[in-house]
Amino acid sequence: MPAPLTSETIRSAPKVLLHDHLDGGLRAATLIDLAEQTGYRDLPTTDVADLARWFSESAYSGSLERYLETFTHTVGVMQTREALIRVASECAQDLAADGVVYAEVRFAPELHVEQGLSLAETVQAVLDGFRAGSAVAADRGEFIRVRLLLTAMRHAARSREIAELAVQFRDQEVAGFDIAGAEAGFPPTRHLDAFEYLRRENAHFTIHAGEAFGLPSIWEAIQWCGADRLGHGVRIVDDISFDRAGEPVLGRLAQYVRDRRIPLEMAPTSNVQTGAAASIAEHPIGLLARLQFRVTVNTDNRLMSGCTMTSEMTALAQAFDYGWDRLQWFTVNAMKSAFLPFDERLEIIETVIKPGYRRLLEQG
Ligand SMILES: O=c1[nH]cnc2c1ncn2[C@@H]1O[C@H](CO)[C@@H](O)[C@H]1O
Ligand SMILES: [Zn+2]
Repeated sequence: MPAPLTSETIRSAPKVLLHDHLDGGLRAATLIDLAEQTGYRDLPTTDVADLARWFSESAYSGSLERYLETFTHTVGVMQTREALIRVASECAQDLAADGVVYAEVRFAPELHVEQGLSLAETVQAVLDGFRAGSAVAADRGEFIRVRLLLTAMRHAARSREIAELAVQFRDQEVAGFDIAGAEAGFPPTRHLDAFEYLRRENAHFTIHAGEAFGLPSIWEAIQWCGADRLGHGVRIVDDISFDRAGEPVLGRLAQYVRDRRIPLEMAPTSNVQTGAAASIAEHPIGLLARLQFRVTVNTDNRLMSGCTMTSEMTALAQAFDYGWDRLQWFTVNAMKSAFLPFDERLEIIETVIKPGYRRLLEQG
């Protein structure tokens, strides 16, 4: 008899996370501590529960631009080596405790240089924090591998520099590159130079696209920029219609995305908060999974969305009546899509993910 799907059993299942922002995943208590230590005075409240609530309420804004305003506070306290190490270490520990066995966490170095750190120093601090946090988790018997993605902000003009930094650190657990920030008005082709450079360097990158803007953004990300994966990509459903019999009909771009197995890094709660989806039950992930797009499940911002990998998977299981087979499928999809060498991906699938789900299927 398979184990029942509850928060507890889903927590114990191996999970893979490809899209998580370091500055969107602080513990509320840590944010308050760091604000005190670094002299940051602008927090809306210094009560842990109130602050956590303030973030998730503010994030339910229906607009990406307003959703992003809350990052002022997290970025505001992440300006020293010590703060970055602590946040990164706790991130690795929290993900491991959530049953995440492999994670790619991203942050934007250019946002953390206000108090004199160099771009490279911010990266080094975060990597040191991940190593420390993974070691603490391992001592508790929780094993996690964490890789870093470097993000450039799409409204700024430092993407080429950040791309070079990603290549410089590629042998030290930096697995790839990304662009994030407001999407409307900032098409990915603004950063073509960075993407062309990365392709020449045989480096991997993902692009936030199809979250707050539609198909043109996805098309540019794939066909002009050559993205390996899409951050969210929710709006790809705009290229899927239904015939009179109710059968889905894929447009050329949707077909291309599915044919090429382009991974979609979807984050259900975040997508509802920014208005990219109406509700979890109406989230395009249901249709896209049914049509066998390479869909993955992600947290995006654990603090702002008040979520974990466990809560996102649990919410999907409830909304779409998913069983272990579907949760394993999401997890294997994510592992296949990771920016880790092929042999390492395969090893995690065969030695960690499949045995983990087999145990849950055979339990009871
Ligand atoms: O869902 C998102 N869409 C676009 N940008 C985002 C999202 N979540 C976070 N960031 C942006 O990425 C920066 C680096 O981590 C954050 O500071 C935030 O501005
Ligand atoms: Zn994101």
